[in-house]
Amino acid sequence: MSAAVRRFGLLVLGGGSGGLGCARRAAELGANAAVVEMGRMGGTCVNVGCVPKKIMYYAGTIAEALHDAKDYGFDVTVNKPFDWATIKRKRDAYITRLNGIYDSNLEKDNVEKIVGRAKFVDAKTVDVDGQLYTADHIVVATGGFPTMPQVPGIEHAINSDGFFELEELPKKSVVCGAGYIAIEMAGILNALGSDVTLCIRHEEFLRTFDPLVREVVMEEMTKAGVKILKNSCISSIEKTDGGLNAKFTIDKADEHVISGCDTVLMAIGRRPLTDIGLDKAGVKLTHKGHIAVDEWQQTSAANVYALGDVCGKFELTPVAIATGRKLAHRLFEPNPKSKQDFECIPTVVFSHPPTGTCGMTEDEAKDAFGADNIKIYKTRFTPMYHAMMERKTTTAMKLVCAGPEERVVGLHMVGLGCDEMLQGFGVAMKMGATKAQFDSCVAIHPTSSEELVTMR
Ligand SMILES: Cc1cc2nc3c(=O)[nH]c(=O)nc-3n(C[C@H](O)[C@H](O)[C@H](O)COP(=O)(O)OP(=O)(O)OC[C@H]3O[C@@H](n4cnc5c(N)ncnc54)[C@H](O)[C@@H]3O)c2cc1C
Ligand SMILES: NC(=O)C1=CN([C@@H]2O[C@H](COP(=O)(O)OP(=O)(O)OC[C@H]3O[C@@H](n4cnc5c(N)ncnc54)[C@H](OP(=O)(O)O)[C@@H]3O)[C@@H](O)[C@H]2O)C=CC1
Ligand SMILES: N[C@@H](CCC(=O)N[C@@H](CSSC[C@H](NC(=O)CC[C@H](N)C(=O)O)C(=O)NCC(=O)O)C(=O)NCC(=O)O)C(=O)O
Repeated sequence: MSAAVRRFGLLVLGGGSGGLGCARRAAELGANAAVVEMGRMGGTCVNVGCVPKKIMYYAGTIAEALHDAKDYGFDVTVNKPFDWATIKRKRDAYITRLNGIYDSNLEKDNVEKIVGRAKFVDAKTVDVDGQLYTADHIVVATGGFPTMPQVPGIEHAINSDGFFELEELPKKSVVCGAGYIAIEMAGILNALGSDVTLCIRHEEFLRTFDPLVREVVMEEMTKAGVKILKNSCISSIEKTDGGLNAKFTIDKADEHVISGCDTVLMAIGRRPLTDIGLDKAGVKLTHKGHIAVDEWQQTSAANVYALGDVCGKFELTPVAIATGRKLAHRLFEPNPKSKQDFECIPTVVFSHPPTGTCGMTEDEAKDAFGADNIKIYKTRFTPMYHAMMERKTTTAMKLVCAGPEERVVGLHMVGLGCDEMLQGFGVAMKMGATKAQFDSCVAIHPTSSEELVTMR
C-alpha cells in the first residue's frame, strides 16, 4: 500500500463536465482541490459525446446545404463530395487538443490532476492505484456508460462510443433506440449518405417529449429517407460474408431480418458508473442504480456528494457543470443556499431539423394545472430558407400556457434554427414570462423565431 495518505479540501472522482466544473470553481474559491480521472480529461462530453457528435452533426448539415445549393443557383458538382476519413482525423485531432487544454486549465486553476482509477476504502478515504487520499469533501462525478442488450451476436454491434471509432461511413446502418442518441446518430448517418433503418420498440420515439416534437421529427426523418421499423425488438445479430444480419421480433410475434448491414448501432440508454466501492463508503443507490442524493447533492454518507450523470437526473453537460459549480459555492464560498434548480431546463435534440424543448409537455401541464387552466398556441410552416428549394422541412412550435395570466410553462419546437433559438426563450420562461410578455417583444422579420412572439 501507499506511503502517507494525501489530504485535500476537495477530492473529485471523475474529470468530466460535472467534476471539472466543481473542482475548478472550488479552486477559484480558494479550495485545495484535486480531480481523479482514469481516462481522457473532459469525460463523455468532450471525448465521446456532445463535442464529436456536434462536429458530425455539422457535417450532416453541410451535406444538406450542398444538396440544396443548386436550388439557389450554385453549381457544386464534385466527384467525391464527402470523405469520412478526413473529418474523423480532424475531429480526433481537435479532441486531443481539447484534452490538452483541459489539462492546462486544471494547472492554471491550481487543481491537482490524479491519474488512475478511484475506489472508496471508506467514507473518508479513496484509493487510486495504491495511493490513499482523504478530503474534507469528496464528490462523485463518475458519469455513465452505454447500455447494451444481452442478445446473441451483440459483440458485432457498436454503441455511441463505437460510432466515434468508425473509420468509414457505413453504407447500410441499423440504429436501435428511441432517445436522443438514436435520433441524432440516425440523422447524421442518413444526412451523410448511409442507408439507415431506425428500430424502435414502440409506435413512436422520443416518448418523453411533447407529441408535437415526436410527430414532426418522425415526419421529417421519414421524409429524409430514414426507414423506421416500429414495434421492433432486436433478437440477434449474425456476422456473415455479406455483412451483419440483424434479426428483430415485431409486435412480439413476427420476425424481420435486415441483412447485409455494415453497422448495427445500439443507443438504448446509459447506466451510471458506480463500481467504485460505494458500499464501503455507505453511499446508497436508488432503485434504478443511480447514486441517491438530496437537493444539495448530499449522498447517504457525510461529506460525500454526487452529481451529473451518475445521479441520473437530466443527463446533460450544462446540468452537470452548473450543479458542480453550485456545490462548490455552497461548500467553499460558503453560500449555504447554493443548489441546482432542476425546473425548466432547456434541451435540444440535434435531429434534422433540430428540436427545442423547455418546461412541461401539454399533458404534464394538464396534470399540474387542470385541463381547463391550460391554453395551447401552435403554429406550423415551411421556413423561408426552403422557398427556392425542392427539399422542404417543416417548422412546428407550441406554447403551453397556464392560468388566467397565461404563464408560458412549456415551449416545444422542431425546425431549422430551433437549437439556437431556445436559450433566450428559456431565460424568459425562467423569469416566469406570460404569453402577453412574449407578444410584447417586437418580432424580428423574417426569422422563424418571430412566430414565437406572434402566435394567436
Ligand atoms: C453520444 C452522446 C452525445 C451527447 N450529447 C450531448 C449534448 O449535445 N448536449 C448535452 O448537454 N449533453 C450531451 N450528452 C450528455 C453529456 O455528455 C453528459 O451528460 C455529461 O458528460 C455528464 O457529465 P458527468 O461529469 O456527469 O460525467 P462524464 O462526463 O461521463 O465524466 C465522468 C468521468 O469520470 C471518469 N471516471 C469514472 N469512474 C472513475 C473512477 N473510478 N476513477 C477515476 N475516474 C473515473 C470517467 O472516465 C469520465 O471521464 C451526450 C452524451 C453522449 C453519450
Ligand atoms: N442533445 C443532447 O443534449 C443529448 C443528450 N444526451 C443525453 O444522454 C442520455 C442518454 O442517451 P440515450 O442513450 O439516447 O438514452 P435515452 O434515455 O435518451 O433513450 C434511450 C431510449 O431507448 C429505448 N430503449 C430502452 N431500452 C431499449 C431496448 N432494450 N431496446 C430498444 N430500445 C430501448 C427507450 O425508449 P422506448 O421506451 O420508447 O423504447 C429509451 O428511452 C440522454 O437521455 C440525454 O440526457 C445524449 C445525446 C444528445
Ligand atoms: N458554446 C460554444 C462554446 C464551445 C465550447 O464550450 N468549447 C469548449 C469545447 S469542450 S465542451 C466541454 C464542456 N464545456 C462547456 O460546456 C463550456 C460551457 C460554458 N462555456 C461554461 O463555461 O459553462 C465541459 O465539460 N466543461 C467543463 C469545465 O470546463 O469545467 C472549449 O473549447 N473549451 C476549452 C476551454 O474551456 O478552455 C459553442 O458551442 O461553440
